[in-house]
Amino acid sequence: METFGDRLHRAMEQRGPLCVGIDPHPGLLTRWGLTDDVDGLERFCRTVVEALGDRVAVVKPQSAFFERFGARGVAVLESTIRQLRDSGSLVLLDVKRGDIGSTVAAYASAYLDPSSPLYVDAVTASPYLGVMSLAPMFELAATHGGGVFVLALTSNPEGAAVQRAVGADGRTVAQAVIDEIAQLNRGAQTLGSFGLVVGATIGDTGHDLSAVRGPLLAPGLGAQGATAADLRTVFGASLPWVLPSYSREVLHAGPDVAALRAAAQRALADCRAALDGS
Ligand SMILES: O=c1ccn([C@@H]2O[C@H](COP(=O)(O)O)[C@@H](O)[C@H]2O)c(=O)[nH]1
Repeated sequence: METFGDRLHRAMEQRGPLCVGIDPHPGLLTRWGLTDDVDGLERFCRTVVEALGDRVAVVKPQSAFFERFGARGVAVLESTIRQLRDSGSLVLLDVKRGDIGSTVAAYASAYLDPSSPLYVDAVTASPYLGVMSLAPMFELAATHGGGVFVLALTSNPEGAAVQRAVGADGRTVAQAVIDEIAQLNRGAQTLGSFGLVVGATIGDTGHDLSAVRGPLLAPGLGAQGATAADLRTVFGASLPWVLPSYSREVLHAGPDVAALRAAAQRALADCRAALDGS
């Protein structure tokens, strides 16, 4: 069985290191001339799939923007996931789940069991009930070739107070998360299947990412103010593992399909220039 890390490595080689988020903000639906309802949501997603599904390595639907429409919104998420998989991009569902282990097992079956309607290649997860409370996700991902991206150093300014707090062993909370994920990726050949979320906005925090051997999802580019050049400061020697992620910056170019493609192409070129300059 091919692992998520292997599939991601190949997708990044073939399509370039870029993740584009599907974040149908109410303001974006209006800007695209769509109604802020399930019909608008569906049209928005169909356009993004048509524009980017066959050319971007990873597409990251943000679950919150679907959940806000209830069951019908989740049905759009389901069909968007299916369309993305058919178009060849990997699907990373940004859902940031975390709970006690027995409940995490249910989240794992919801997203990482191939028989689930919401089955995706990888999910984001929150480690704040303890990294190993996420073990059922790690185990199901390993069984079915899925991936899990765990929050480490998030792009929002509020994250630092929790994530950079120092524990009894002298490590920050974030470094403890980083070290646990590095353990899970031990022995990975190309790229491990367990990744971290590290915001492109955070500057040089002195955290050691060198042993992770897994993908480093970098949100915060564009709308949150970080530029591709910031990736060099944040990631240093770990740049080869970085998967830059843009949502609004690219989506603002819609609804024209060619304009969306051009925006994604520009984002990829900027990131390549920053990543390859290492
Ligand atoms: O630290 C994090 C973790 C996740 N996100 C998510 O990424 C996108 C960012 O959207 P932009 O429009 O590119 O700002 C969004 O879905 C966030 O929930 C993050 O920003 N930071």
